[in-house]
Amino acid sequence: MSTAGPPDDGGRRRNARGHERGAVRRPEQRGALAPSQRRRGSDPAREVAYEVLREVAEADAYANLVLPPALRRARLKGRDAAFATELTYGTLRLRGRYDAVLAKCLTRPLDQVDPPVLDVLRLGVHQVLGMRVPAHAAVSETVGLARAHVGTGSAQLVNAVLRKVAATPAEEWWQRLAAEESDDVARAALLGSHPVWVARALRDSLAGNGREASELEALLEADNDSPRVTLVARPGLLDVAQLREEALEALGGDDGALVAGRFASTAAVLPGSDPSSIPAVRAGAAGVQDEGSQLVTLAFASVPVEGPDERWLDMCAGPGGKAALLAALAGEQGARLVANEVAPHRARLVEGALAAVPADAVEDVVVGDGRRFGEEQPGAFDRVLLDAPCTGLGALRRRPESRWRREPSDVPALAALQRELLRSALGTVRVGGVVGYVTCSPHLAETRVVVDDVLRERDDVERVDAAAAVREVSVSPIDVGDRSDVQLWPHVHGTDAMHLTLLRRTR
Ligand SMILES: C[S@@+](CC[C@H](N)C(=O)[O-])C[C@H]1O[C@@H](n2cnc3c(N)ncnc32)[C@H](O)[C@@H]1O
Repeated sequence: MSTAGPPDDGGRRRNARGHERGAVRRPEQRGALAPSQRRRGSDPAREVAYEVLREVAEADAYANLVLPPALRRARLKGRDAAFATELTYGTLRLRGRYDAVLAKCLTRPLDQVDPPVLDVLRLGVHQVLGMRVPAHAAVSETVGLARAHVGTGSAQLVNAVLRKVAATPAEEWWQRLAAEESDDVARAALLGSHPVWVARALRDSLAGNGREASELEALLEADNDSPRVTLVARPGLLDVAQLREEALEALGGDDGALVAGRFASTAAVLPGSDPSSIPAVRAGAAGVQDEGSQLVTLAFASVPVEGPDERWLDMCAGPGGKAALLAALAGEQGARLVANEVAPHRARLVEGALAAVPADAVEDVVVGDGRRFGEEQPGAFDRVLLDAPCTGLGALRRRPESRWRREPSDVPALAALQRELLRSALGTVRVGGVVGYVTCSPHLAETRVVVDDVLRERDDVERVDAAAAVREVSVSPIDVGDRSDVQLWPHVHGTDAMHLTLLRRTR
C-alpha cells in the first residue's frame, strides 16, 4: 500500500525527546499544509494525551498513574479533562486496531516509523475513527501537535496519512480489515484490538468455563470500555446508604448519586469520576474497588470453617484492597487478619488501606515471601486468601496499555510462582480451614491448571463449592455456571474477570 502524501520520515535523526535534529522547513513543505495547520502546537488536552503516551512508551509508565497529575499540571477540568482522558485511554486500548489502519496508509512498515511520530498518528486516528471529532479539526489539531513535537517534515506525513484515514468511514475500515483475516480469533483480536495470543487465551477460558466461544467479541469490546468507578463501603465502618449520602453531599446529584452494585452488598457505582472528595473515601471507611474483587472476597469470608474462625491470612495483600475488606469483615466476626506482602513499598500501601479498620481486627502487616508460610507456620490460620500475582488479563479495562506489554512467556513464569504460593497456602491453613485462590486473570494456565496440578500432589484437600458461596452472598441472581470454581467476566457481570477457587484442608 502506498502513501499519497510526502514520504514518511522514519529514518530522520532525532534527539532524545523525539524532535527532529536540524529539521529545516523547505518552502514546498510549508505549502503542503493548510494555513490553519501552520501554527505551532495543539490544544492542552491533546498535548496531555501525547505526553502520557510518550511516558507510557519510553518510561514503561502506567497511564492511569501519569494521566491524573498531567491533567492537574495542565489545569484541565470538566469536558477538557474528559476529552484528554478518552483520547489517551482510547488510543492506548485501540492501538492494535489503529495500527492495522495505519499500516495501510504508510509506505514503510510501522516498526520503521519513529515512535513519537507513530504516537501522534495513533492519536489522530483515534480522533478520526474512534471519537466524534470532525475530521478537519482532528487532522489540523494533530498536525499542530506533530509540528510542535516531531518537526515539520513529520507534520506533513501526519497530515497526508490522516487525510487518507479520514477518507474512508470507520465501518468501512473495519469491514476491509475483517475481510483480509480468515482466522476467526485473529480477526476478533484485530478488530477488538488485543494481541492474538491474549484473544486465544480468553477464547479458551470462555470455552473452558462453559461459555460460548462466540462471546469472545463481546468480551474484547468490554475490555475496550472505560470501567465505571465502583466503590466499596467497608462493613462495620459504613454502609452503602451512608456512603450515598456522603457522595451526594460532596459531589452533588449528578456526580454523587451512587447506584448500589448488582451483586456485592458492599458495592456502589459512582456516576462521576472523582471519588477523592468523598470524606469516607479519604478516611478509608470506603475505597475504590472492582465489584468482582468485592464479591470473591465476600464469598471467601462467608464459607463456614470447621472449629474456631479467628486468624485469617491475606498472603499477597498489596496494595490492600481485599485486605481492607477482609479486615472489616474479620472485625465484624471477631477474627484478626495478618496481611503479608513481599514488596515493602506495597506493604506500606496495605498499612494505609487498613488505617480505618479497628485496630483489634488487624494482627499485623508483614513484609515477607508468601512461599515461606507453609513451612514456617504450618496449620497456623483458619482462613488464607491467596490473591496471586498474575498477568492481570482480567483487568485490561483499567490498564489500557497492559495488553501490549504482556508476553506469552509471562504466563509459565507466573504459573510456577502461583503453584508455589498455593502449596504454601495449603500448608499454612489448619485442618478444617479454607483457602481462597483468586486471580484477576481468567487464563486457564493461571487458574484451573494451577489448582489441578497442586491438588494432584496431595490427598488432604477438598474443593468447596465457590459458585454456591458466590450465589449465597450475591444480592441478586448471578450466572456463575455449574462448576464449583467461579470465573467472572466483564461482558457478563460488568466486573473484572476474577477467578475464585475455594479449598478446604481435610486432614
Ligand atoms: C494480585 S496482587 C494482590 C492484590 C491485593 N490482594 C489487593 O486486593 O489489593 C498480588 C500481590 O502479590 C505480591 N507478591 C508477589 N510475589 C509474592 C510472594 N512471593 N509473596 C507475597 N506476595 C507476593 C505482589 O507484590 C502483589 O502486590
